[in-house]
Amino acid sequence: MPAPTGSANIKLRKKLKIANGISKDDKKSGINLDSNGKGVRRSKREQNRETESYGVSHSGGNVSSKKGIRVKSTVTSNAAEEVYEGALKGKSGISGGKRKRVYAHRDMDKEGTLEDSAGSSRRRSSLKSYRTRKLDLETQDKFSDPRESRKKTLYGEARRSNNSKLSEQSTRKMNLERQEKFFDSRESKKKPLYGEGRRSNNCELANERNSRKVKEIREVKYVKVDGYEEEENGKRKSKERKALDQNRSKQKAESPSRFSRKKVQDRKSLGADSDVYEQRPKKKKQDIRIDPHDTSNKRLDDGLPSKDKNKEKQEDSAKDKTVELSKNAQFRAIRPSPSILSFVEDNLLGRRRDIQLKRAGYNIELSAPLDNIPFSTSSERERIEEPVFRNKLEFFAAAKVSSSFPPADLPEIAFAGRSNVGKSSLLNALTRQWGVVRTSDKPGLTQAINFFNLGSKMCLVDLPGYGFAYAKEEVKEAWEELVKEYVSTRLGLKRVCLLIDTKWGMKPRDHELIDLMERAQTKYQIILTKTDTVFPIDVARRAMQIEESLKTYKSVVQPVVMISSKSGAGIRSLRTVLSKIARFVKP
Ligand SMILES: Nc1nc2c(ncn2[C@@H]2O[C@H](COP(=O)(O)OP(=O)(O)OP(=O)(O)O)[C@@H](O)[C@H]2O)c(=O)[nH]1
Ligand SMILES: [Mg+2]
Repeated sequence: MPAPTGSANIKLRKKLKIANGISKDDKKSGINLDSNGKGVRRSKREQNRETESYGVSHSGGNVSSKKGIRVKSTVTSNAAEEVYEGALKGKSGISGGKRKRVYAHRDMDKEGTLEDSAGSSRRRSSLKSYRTRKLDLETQDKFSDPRESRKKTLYGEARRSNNSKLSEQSTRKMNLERQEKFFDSRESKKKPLYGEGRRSNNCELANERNSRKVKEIREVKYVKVDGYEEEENGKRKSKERKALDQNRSKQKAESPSRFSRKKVQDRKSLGADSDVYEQRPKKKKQDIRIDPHDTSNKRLDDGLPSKDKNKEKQEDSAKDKTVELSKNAQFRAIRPSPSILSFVEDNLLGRRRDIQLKRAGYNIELSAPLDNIPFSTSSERERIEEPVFRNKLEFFAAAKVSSSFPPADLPEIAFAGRSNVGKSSLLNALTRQWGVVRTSDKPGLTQAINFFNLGSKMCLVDLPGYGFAYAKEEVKEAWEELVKEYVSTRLGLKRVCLLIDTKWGMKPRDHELIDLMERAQTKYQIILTKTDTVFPIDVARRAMQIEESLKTYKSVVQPVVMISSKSGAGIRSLRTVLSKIARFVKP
């Protein structure tokens, strides 16, 4: 049967599509649906037969699909490559009586018509496609970027067809040629050292050339030319450079000083020869002579140099040295007498450890333990204490003004000193009656003169402190004036215990009160308090210091008493001193 013409064929297929639900593409791809609706690949010959039958009779077709399923065309480039490969090998798709699947190529049959099944026509078409591909490659190679082609080789040439061996070989050769060209071009640009890792292992030629180039670069010599280091490779030195050098040599001949200055700069930057630098003439230092008799430029306080001035300077330096010695250093320089030192050690004055007190036999659980007798019972302690201080301490009067002072019936012993120095605490410690006199760690608690009777024998007076205190200035001034009036005018006052903090020593306010008492001829005795806060040696130093400072004073009663209301050290000594006053002094 003769094959139907193109237009008649299309019409027939349209009708069949409507009847069987098979698309044009399905037929193109050679896929028919079987009775189960599954796609079956069929040979070209069969397809042709079918088209023939369709052309003859509409009812005699083999296709008997019930459902109209549209199947996408499975024509791929591989189909074309199979044809292409077969053409290269000189085999036709159906030659030798063997059945070989040959599919229509999309590119070759743009009009949608099926390819002729004859072997000769297929060969022609495959050869045609091969030629067109080859031409494409050549044109690509000519116009494509060498870097792009290099990338393709580097990343495994994934795009290449596995089946086209000939084309692979040809492309390999072309790649090699392209790489050679590429590296040649890079060598010409003198950038062979970078990106070596990217080079393909296959391009041996390029590697050899690169290695040669690297060697050449390493062999570049550096030669000094007129103090400048230049890269001597012969090729790069231009005529302009030469002209510049000539100009420089001319300048050198004309102005040597300018040249030498330039040389210094160059030497700093490039580390060039030092010979030229040494030849540079050194600058002469200008001597400025000043007329010693010319006073026009002198300041008023400069004066003329003389021997008297030197003497004054020496004296000033000596004074400065003495001033430079700080008060603390002066205190450290004090050497206490052996008697004071032994007293300090015997009474365990100064900062001591509990273990030391325990070893000495004192019960540290008692308040003011050092005021007790070592290894003694309570009855023993009561027996040896001064009888005066066995009496009960009783508060009987407080005065903020002098008019409110009580009558002086008993001999009075007053306790004065700066705020927070431990006056009230000492009263408690002396009488062993803790809590009778109020104490506080805040300075300024006692703001009035408090009178305490110790039995019928003595009167103890707690004075407000002076110096820093948490109180208003007017109030402080008022009670300081009251204290001054009391110590200077009180008739029954037999002794003022002036308390001084062992740590800080005497302050100006203390000296003010001393001066006042000296003028009023009031007997006073220095009591060093809080001895437990400093080292024993410093207790002795402070006592020595104060004794020395008050040597010339008349109303002061020696010795300085060292006590600690907390530890009880020296309390018994003070008690002995004060009980003597009560015993011998008549009110
Ligand atoms: N470590 C130590 N602390 C002491 C001693 N005597 C007193 N103190 C403490 O010092 C603080 C002040 O004590 P006060 O007896 O109130 O001093 P004050 O001189 O009466 O003070 P004013 O009433 O403000 O003038 C209190 O916290 C006491 O516990 C002492 O011998 N050693
Ligand atoms: Mg007080």
